[in-house]
Amino acid sequence: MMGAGSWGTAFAKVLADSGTDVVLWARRPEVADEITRSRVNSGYLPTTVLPPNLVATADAGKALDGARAVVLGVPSQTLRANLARWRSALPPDSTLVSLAKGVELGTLKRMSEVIREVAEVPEDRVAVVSGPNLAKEIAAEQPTATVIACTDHDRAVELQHACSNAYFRPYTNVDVVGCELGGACKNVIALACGMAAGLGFGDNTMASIITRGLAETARLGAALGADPLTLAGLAGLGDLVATCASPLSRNRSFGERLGRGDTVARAQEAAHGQVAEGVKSCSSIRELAARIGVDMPITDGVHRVCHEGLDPRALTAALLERERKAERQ
Ligand SMILES: NC(=O)C1=CN([C@@H]2O[C@H](COP(=O)(O)OP(=O)(O)OC[C@H]3O[C@@H](n4cnc5c(N)ncnc54)[C@H](OP(=O)(O)O)[C@@H]3O)[C@@H](O)[C@H]2O)C=CC1
Ligand SMILES: O=C(CO)COP(=O)(O)O
Repeated sequence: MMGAGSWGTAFAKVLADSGTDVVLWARRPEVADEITRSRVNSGYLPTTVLPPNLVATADAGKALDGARAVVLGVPSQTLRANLARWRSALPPDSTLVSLAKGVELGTLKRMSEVIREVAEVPEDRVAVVSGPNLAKEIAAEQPTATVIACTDHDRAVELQHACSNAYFRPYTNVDVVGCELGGACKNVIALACGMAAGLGFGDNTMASIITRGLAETARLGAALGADPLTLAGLAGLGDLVATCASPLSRNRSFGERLGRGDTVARAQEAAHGQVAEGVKSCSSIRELAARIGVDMPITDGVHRVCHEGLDPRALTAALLERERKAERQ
């Protein structure tokens, strides 16, 4: 498991609790030392005691040595550089598994595309885990489902066995594109929901943003070959609802601060170094949509708030004043 942040640590615990031995790589040696010494990663999951079949190291080579699956739990925009450093030590025929929910700035690539490019592996060696998976709830062993997407069904099933336990239920899917787009786009929509909450709006507004957010995600998905039913499933609607509704979501919390009048810099400080992927992905997703002629007004508006200084209140007005249209258009 490469990455000992919130989700990397929680997913490592899921694997270990499913009977899979895990070596967890932490970027900072003090994090690995703390886990080894006290079984806790206090910076990310201070109340979670990690099981004994999970060992931590700051030596990437040790973490990768002999791994059947290499799970990548670093932020999207850092995946390319991290993976390039690990490339020569990736075990032959291991499955490369992405936990990251984002679209790369500049290249506009999904994480599985970045992995294939950097590691020079075929698409059937790359899998994606995506669903309504707030790390803190899972670390507390609250019941949760997720999706493991891989074009090689057998690899997906192997991973499914490796991370199934009494509180975590993974489903397989062959639609990698749909799962990745669902995960990346919902972060941006959660920023918009947070802004609405910060402005004092209630559940009608939330439901409207979630539903229209799903509509624009589905338009993008359709244009890029995703199965529409994937976006109606756990990696689409499921994750969208969890992230948009939860005070535990970093994206929603970030948006809420913007809605209350904080600057992007102040919201960033309040995140204490944890990643709110939508702040960067709103720009890459917007550009991707523009490139293929897909209309994504909420994503475009979130980009304008985060990067062009638009006031969230002005975004509300701009969305409501758009040209009237049919719901399914
Ligand atoms: N948290 C959640 O509930 C969920 C998160 N995800 C996704 O998983 C991915 C990882 O998220 P999460 O674990 O929460 O992120 P965090 O911000 O909690 O942790 C990021 C981890 O990546 C490490 N890292 C390695 N290289 C870098 C770098 N160059 N810059 C910054 N961090 C680096 C960090 O090390 P260090 O501690 O030294 O900074 C840290 O261990 C994201 O794409 C996120 O969207 C998906 C589902 C649930
Ligand atoms: O992806 C997540 C839940 O599925 C976590 O969302 P945040 O990154 O907004 O905390």
